[in-house]
Amino acid sequence: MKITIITFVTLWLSMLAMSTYAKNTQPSVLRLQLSWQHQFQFAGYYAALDQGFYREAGLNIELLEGGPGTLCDGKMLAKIDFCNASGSVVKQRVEGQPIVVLASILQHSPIVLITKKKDGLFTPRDLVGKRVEMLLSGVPIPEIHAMLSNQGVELNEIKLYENTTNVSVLLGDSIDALYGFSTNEPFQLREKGIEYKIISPRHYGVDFYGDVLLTSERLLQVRPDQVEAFRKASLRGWRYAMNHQADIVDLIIAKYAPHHSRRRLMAEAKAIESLMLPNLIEIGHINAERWRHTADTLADLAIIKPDYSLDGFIYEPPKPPEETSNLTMVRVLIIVLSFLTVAMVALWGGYIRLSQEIIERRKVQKRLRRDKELSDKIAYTDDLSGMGNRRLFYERGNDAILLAEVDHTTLSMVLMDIDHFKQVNDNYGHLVGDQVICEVADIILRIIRSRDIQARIGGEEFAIILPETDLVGAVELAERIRHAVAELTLESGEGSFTITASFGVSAYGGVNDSIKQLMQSCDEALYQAKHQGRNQVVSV
Ligand SMILES: Nc1nc2c(ncn2[C@@H]2O[C@H](COP(=O)(O)OP(=O)(O)OP(=O)(O)O)[C@@H](O)[C@H]2O)c(=O)[nH]1
Repeated sequence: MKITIITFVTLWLSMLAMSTYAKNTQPSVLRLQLSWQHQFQFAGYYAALDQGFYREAGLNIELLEGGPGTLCDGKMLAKIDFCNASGSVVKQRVEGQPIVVLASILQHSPIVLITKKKDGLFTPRDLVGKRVEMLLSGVPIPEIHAMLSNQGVELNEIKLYENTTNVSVLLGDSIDALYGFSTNEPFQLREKGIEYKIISPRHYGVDFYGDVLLTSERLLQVRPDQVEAFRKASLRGWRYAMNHQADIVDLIIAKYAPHHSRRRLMAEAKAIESLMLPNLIEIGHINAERWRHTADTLADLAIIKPDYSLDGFIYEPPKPPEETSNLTMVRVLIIVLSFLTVAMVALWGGYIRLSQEIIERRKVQKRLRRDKELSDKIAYTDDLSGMGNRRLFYERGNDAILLAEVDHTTLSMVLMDIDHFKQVNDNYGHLVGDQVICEVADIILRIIRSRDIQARIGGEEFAIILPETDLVGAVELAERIRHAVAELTLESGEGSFTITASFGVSAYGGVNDSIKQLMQSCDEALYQAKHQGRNQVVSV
């Protein structure tokens, strides 16, 4: 009996100890305050949560949605562990707030001014005497302020209004320009059918960082490992999000913002990509010079004092492991080796079976990947010419137009049609006709750049979208294709023959503000080229 009681008490005590241990090892919650309502702007953090990157890093992260009035500063970071803000947050640091920037997520700021196209307000100088929504809690938005100042416009020359975060005000007559994000408002305006113009600080020499990730000096002091783990897992989340944009859009709709449409979030994703530049710059990269430049801009505007200091503002990740002492390395090595030996002995039994399963699974995954690649290829390719098809042209073309709009870059379209193609078929037969289509496709693919979007969109009709190309450049390219086609010698059973082609060219902008409208303009130009005798390029 005595033994039973002792055994029971021992068991109970060990269970209690185990549960206390479990409680202690459960990571405490760290909170990230988002600056706005759920949308693609925070894609990296959703991805890090959903993909388990935070969990793998031993973190328990909670995301807090933001909204009007959310302000990421020292006061917030006294209560919340992390938050995201715009590049002008450097002002708060210079004023003495103990905040630290962990990563620069958007390399360029999305902040812009938006006007109605019909009002003809296209530059900062046009805003003199106008009503502009550019105050946040009574303070002018620094980037807009700097842009106006660069253009010699004083704040007292403008009627300043508090930001309402509602693009519909542009519909009425109460305001002439409002502040917005190039990642959000242009899409909303297009959906409402409002024609608008963007006045971007970037075009007037003001280039602040967009979203940056912040923490407090206090958290960095007491939990440096967790801060570093959070930074790394968040950036891993961002890399994942930018490589799987459509999946993250689905996740946002399913979990965070069911009221947003897929179209809206995809448009935002593309706009975010154009400000983040993940293919050019390592995500999160911080350039100290750019922060200094931002601070100088604010000092020029007398927003901050000229003798500012940025010491301690930019986070320095811990030194890489190779710089730790040799003794530590040896200790780590011994622990790892001991662990590996124990693990290998324990796992040896199941090893063979497991590796066979892995090989099998890899084979199946490879097959599925190949099948998927193949079906994607089929869905977007014209099987005769190997060029893209209509579907590819319209889907990728829409994205390209969106980027041109957000980035304020040029874009043009070329529409091309082989002349008297019916005669080729009639004289030499359909097989030779097919051969001609393939030869012309080869010429186009040889002459255009890899980022141009090309497709055979009809029988003997081809279309090309040329990003970052103006009308002159597009006409030049069309002429090169026209010459190459005219120089082509084709063979048939009845001897050789030549062909020509006609071209219609048009550029994005003005009435040509959609792929449909661009296509219509190109079509009109092509019709004119045919009408004027064929074998020529006409632009409108
Ligand atoms: N071989 C072949 N012919 C095709 C294909 N698709 C369409 N066609 C033919 O292309 C011809 C197009 O003729 P039309 O639209 O009258 O134009 P056209 O003879 O080129 O005359 P213009 O465009 O006015 O210079 C038709 O005879 C179609 O049958 C294809 O994939 N292969």
